[in-house]
Order: sequence, then structure tokens, then C-alpha cells
Amino acid sequence: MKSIKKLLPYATPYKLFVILAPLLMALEVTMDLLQPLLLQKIIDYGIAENDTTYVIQMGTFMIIAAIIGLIGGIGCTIFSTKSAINIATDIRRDLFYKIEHLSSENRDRIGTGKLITNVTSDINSVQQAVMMTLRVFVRGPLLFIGSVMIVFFQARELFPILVIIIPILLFVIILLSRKAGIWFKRVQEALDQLNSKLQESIAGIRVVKAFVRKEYEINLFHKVNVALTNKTKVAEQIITILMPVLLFVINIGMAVTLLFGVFPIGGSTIQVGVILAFINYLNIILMALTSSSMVLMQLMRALPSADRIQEVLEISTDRVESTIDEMPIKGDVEFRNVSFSYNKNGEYVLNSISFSASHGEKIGIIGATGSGKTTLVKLFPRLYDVDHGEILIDGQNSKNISLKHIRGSIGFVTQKPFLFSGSIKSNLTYGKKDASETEMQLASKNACAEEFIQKLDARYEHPLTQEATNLSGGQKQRLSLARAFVRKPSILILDDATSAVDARSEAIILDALKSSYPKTTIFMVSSKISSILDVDKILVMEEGSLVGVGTHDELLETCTVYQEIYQTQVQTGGVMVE
Ligand SMILES: Nc1ncnc2c1ncn2[C@@H]1O[C@H](COP(=O)(O)OP(=O)(O)OP(=O)(O)O)[C@@H](O)[C@H]1O
Repeated sequence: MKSIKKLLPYATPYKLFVILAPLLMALEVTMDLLQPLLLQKIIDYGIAENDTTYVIQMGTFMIIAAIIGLIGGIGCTIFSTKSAINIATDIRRDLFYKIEHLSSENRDRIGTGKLITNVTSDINSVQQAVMMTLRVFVRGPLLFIGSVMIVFFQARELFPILVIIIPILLFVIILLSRKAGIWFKRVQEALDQLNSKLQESIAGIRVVKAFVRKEYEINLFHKVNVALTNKTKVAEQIITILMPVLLFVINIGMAVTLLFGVFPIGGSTIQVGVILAFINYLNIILMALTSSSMVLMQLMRALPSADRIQEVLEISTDRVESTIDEMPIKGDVEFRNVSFSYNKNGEYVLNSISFSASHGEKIGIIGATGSGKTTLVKLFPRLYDVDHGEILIDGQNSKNISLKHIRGSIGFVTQKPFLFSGSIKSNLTYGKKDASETEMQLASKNACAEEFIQKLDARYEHPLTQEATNLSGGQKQRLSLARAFVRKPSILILDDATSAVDARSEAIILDALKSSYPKTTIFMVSSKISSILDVDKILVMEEGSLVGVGTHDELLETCTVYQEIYQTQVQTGGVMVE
């Protein structure tokens, strides 16, 4: 309930609709409640006393009441739909904004599947709850209270029947809605798992095919699908069981009422009109309770969804924003005793790393798989924050520089290139919207991408599919390099960014890095010594520690880990020995 309360401010911009919808519904309910009363009068006075004028008069009132009720009903539907859809759109907007601002730790923790369920199914569930609440929740209790009051004043002899029936009905509703709430939470969790599996299978479809694991994947998907189906079945069954149970109790009530008609109580007979009106009101009470309980069920379904939405909305970005004047970043970088752990349980992936690089320097980073190279460079743009120590950029602790400023000054080419659907041009200008044609062409030339782009019919307008599946791995890597070059960043990070590029092109790119970006501090993570032979300084990583810093020649003299890597690569032909 707390989460629902916290989402209430989203209704503020639509308060007029939110107020009008129940008011119009109240109008409809009042008209609905009048109908049996008017009918009773027609039977007991008009027909009984053969008063045609009275019957026509009451009949006309019934028609007018029906028309007013219709107007109220339509108006309520329009306004409740408008409010629910607008509220859902605003929550979805804020949720996506939050997702875009999630820290890497939180994104890893929550997982893609849950985030997708959040933006789709959870919001849909809240939207339905808002719509039903505005439409039915007012209608249900109003019809219920109205009917009970009318029975109390107009058919008091039969009121004790209500006193027995109503608590039974309420007990059934509360019990089943509680159960439904528990099961709907399980349904949403099963949906998270289904979304995660779906997303993973689609993203890894080529691997699945290459390893002939379609059957295996289909089986895994089947399992999560069956789990979702089973949980949904239970939740839906709880809902569907409600109606027959309520109907059963009401039918017993009706049977008892008819008995009262046959066997007069205390010698006085109850008028037929009163019995008929009472049965009508019993039906209205049934309708009121079923519709209210449907809303209650929808609320129970929306409750876990609202909790899950709130969980993401409440995550703070907990980063200190700029406390100093944002001078353009030159690119001096210093790590002082930096330690970092992903799971924060003391298992450090980086241990007390210290080094410095002056602006314009080219730094190579090498080390075995899993030694912490990628983790180290991810700390530059603060994709993760350090646990101990500090990172200084131009002499300032990077935590005191705004994320926007830091990230705006860093170009990052990730290990696995990621391009967006759109054109080559839209991808190249992703980090610099106002980049000129010349800037784009120069960046592409330096990344050895110009040659293949010129061969495409639409050149820079060539359309890319989702994840650029219509390009080769090497082409994607070149475009992703060019995209970083276009920004002319002060600090450029290349995380194994030329691994899919042929040796000749790699040599051209490395030359271009030196000649075209003399003022840029470049960090090049590479598994090949040949890619970092000419850099100013090489950092050698082993199991999260920095075990060597120096030029290629210095490290060959002083660092055993580097010597081993070198020997292995010479033997396998990976390093050209002069
Ligand atoms: N998001 C993450 N959550 C938890 N652990 C992680 C995460 N990313 C990496 N690790 C762990 O951190 C360690 C260092 O990984 P990292 O990717 O930095 O290594 P690397 O030297 O770049 O390896 P490679 O050369 O294979 O890319 C590994 O043990 C890895 O399992």
C-alpha cells in the first residue's frame, strides 16, 4: 500500500479527471439505485391501485434516470481511462529516466529481465488498477451502501437476512484477495525470469545456432514458461472462484427471502413489491461486491507491481555532483591506492593500484584474462566507484567532478562494440550531435572505416539493423572506434578495441592514434604486446594487482609477468621481434 501511496503524486496533473470520474460514477449509481425503488412503487401503488397516470409518471422517471445514468457511466469511463493512461505514461517515462541513470552496480543487481517487466507488465498492472479503481471502486461501495440503506428503510423485515449474508460475503472476499495478492507477486517474479531468458536467448541466438543448442534453449524457455503458466493459473483460479462463491451465498439469501413471502412473520405478510425490490437489491449488492472485489484483486495484482516500480524509482544515483568549477579536462590521470570489489564483500578485483599518466601520454594495459584490465578502465568514467583510494583527474578527485563532465571528456571503446539501429552517421555522431561531415570522415579514416563505408551504396546513411547485425565484427569495431574519435576526447580508452581488426588496419589505427590525437591521453587495453609496443608506458596487471609499470624495454628487464607474456607471444608468433 505504501508504494501505491508513493505513486499517488502521479495523479496530481490529472486531478480534474480523477475527481470527475468517480463523481460521474456516483451519478450513475444513484440512478441505478432509484430503479428498483421506482419499480416497487409502480407495482405496489400504480398496478395495485390501477392508477395508470401514476404508472406512466414513474415509468418516465425510470427512463430519465436510465439516461442520466448512461451519461454518468460514459463520462466516468472516458475520464478514468484518460487518467489511468496518462499516469502510466508518466511513470513509464520516469522509470526509463531512472533506468538510464542507474549505476552499473544497481543495473547488475536488478537485472535486465526485471527492468523490462517493470516498464511493461508492472506499469500495465498499475494502469489497470487505476482505471478499475476510478470506474468501479466508487461504484461498488456506493451501490452496496445505498442498497443496504434502502433495504433498511424500505424493507426492514428482510434486513436481518443482510446482517447474516454480508459478513460471510466480506470474509470470502478478503480471504481470496489476500491469497490472490501473494500469487500475483509470484507471477511477476516468474515473468522476470521469462523476460531474462527471452532476452538472453535472442541476444545469443547466433551462439545457440552455432552450438546446435536450439533444443536446449527451447527446453529452458519451456521450463520458465511452464512456471509462469502454473503460477498464473493459480492466481486466476483464485479470482474466478470468487464469483460462484458469492453467487451461492446470495442465492441462499434469495431462497430465504421467498420463504418469508410464503410464511408470513408475526402474522403480517410482506408486500410482493417489497420482496421483489429486496431481491433486486440483493442482486445489486452481489454486483457491487463482485465488482469491488475484482478491483480489490486488481489492486492486489498491482500492489507487488507498484512495490517493484517504487524499488527502481527510489534508487538514488548517490553520486556527489560537481563541487568545483568545471574547467575543460586536460587528461592528467592519477590512481592513488585504488581498490575495488564488485560484490562489496571484501573480494577485491583491484588491489591498491597506483600509477599516473600525463595528458597526451599513450598507456598500454596488459595482463592475463580476468586480471582486472577492463575493471580498471571502467573506473575512469565512474561506471563504478572505487571502494578505497582515489582517482585524480587533472589533480581533482574524480568524485568531485560531475559525471556529465567526466563522461563528456572521455571516449570509451568497449571490448564488445555496440551500435544502435539507425544509420552509420547517427551512430558516429552519437557523442557529438553537431559533428561536421569533415570531422566524421576524418574519424572514420583514422579508424580505418572510411574505406568500407565508401563502398556502401548509401555510404554514411547506410542503415544499421538492431545491434548492427548487418556489419562484420571488424566493421563494427571500426565504427565504434570512429564514434569515439569524433568526440575528440581528452581521455580515450580502448578496451581491446582492435581485436577484430586485421593486422594492417590495426597498424594504421595505431599510427593515427599517435599522429592525430597528440593531446589525448590514451589507455589501450590489449592482450597483444604488438599493439602496445610503442606506447609511453605499459601497466602490467596480474590478479588485480599492478605488477609492472614501464616501457616495453624496461619491463623486459624488470617484470617477470611481462617477460612471460612476451615469451609466450614470441613463441606463438604474436610479437614481431626486430
Ligand atoms: N560485473 C561484474 N560483476 C562481478 N564480477 C565481475 C564483473 N565484471 C568482471 N568481474 C570479475 O572481475 C575480475 C576481473 O575482470 P575484468 O573484466 O576486469 O578482467 P580483464 O583483465 O579485463 O579480462 P579479459 O582480458 O578477459 O577481458 C574477473 O574475475 C571477473 O570475473
